[in-house]
Amino acid sequence: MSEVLLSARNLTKKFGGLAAVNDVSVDLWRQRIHCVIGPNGAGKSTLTNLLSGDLPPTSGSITLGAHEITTASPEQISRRGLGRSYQKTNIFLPFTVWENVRLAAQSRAAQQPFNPLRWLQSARADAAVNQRAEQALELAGLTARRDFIAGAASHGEQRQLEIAMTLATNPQVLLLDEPLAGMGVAEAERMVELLLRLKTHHAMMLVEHDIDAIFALADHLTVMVNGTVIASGEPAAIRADRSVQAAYLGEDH
Ligand SMILES: Nc1ncnc2c1ncn2[C@@H]1O[C@H](COP(=O)(O)OP(=O)(O)OP(=O)(O)O)[C@@H](O)[C@H]1O
Repeated sequence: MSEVLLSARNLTKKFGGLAAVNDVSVDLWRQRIHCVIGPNGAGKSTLTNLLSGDLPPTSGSITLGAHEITTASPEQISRRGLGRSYQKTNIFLPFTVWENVRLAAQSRAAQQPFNPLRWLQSARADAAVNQRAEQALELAGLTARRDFIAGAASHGEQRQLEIAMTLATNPQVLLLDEPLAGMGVAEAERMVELLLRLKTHHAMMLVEHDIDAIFALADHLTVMVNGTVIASGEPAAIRADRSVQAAYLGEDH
């Protein structure tokens, strides 16, 4: 069994009287993809928001590596090594692909304290930022597109760019919200290949609706309905689970 990098225990998030997430526990392991599926309104986005710190849980706890992050801010959680892609909203469309990734890497650069040799430190910091951005670009398969204007890139390339920007913040854990949304067959295949490549270095949680991609990618599958986990385990076992078939997968799967 590989290392657990993120562990959430008994998370509940209430909006008034509605428990959008109800007593949910999730582990994310290095080199494993944990897919979360469920019908609209199941609580998948809310769960993602709890793990990234974008929403505080009503109860429960979250640890990232050795650190308790239950009440930490998104910025603190990001600096502790959790990367979350925000669908397109973070892309600066008039800038090039490279400039976008460079900016994301820059956002993680250490603040420099005052120092008379600051120019030297800045040069070193710049080199580190550039290196991180180059690595992210390459890992996301965008090196050949570096000088494209982001707004002119294809839908699939923009989704790759979101992932590259997330990678540039140097995360160990990745939370990806519907990375295949709106993609054609060829783009989706490329994205599946990219996600499998990323798995070799990261722990990943994927919220996705594309059932074929889910079964191609998932090492672990959690099914949510109405805020609650109705099944969690090996994909083959989940596929065979009658209650999951009835609630979500349908008879075809
Ligand atoms: N900020 C909020 N205030 C009140 N209710 C909310 C809020 N965010 C989500 N909800 C409710 O919580 C429930 C879970 O929503 P959530 O968006 O997490 O589901 P989801 O599984 O991600 O759905 P989808 O697949 O459609 O994105 C829904 O009933 C939704 O209306």
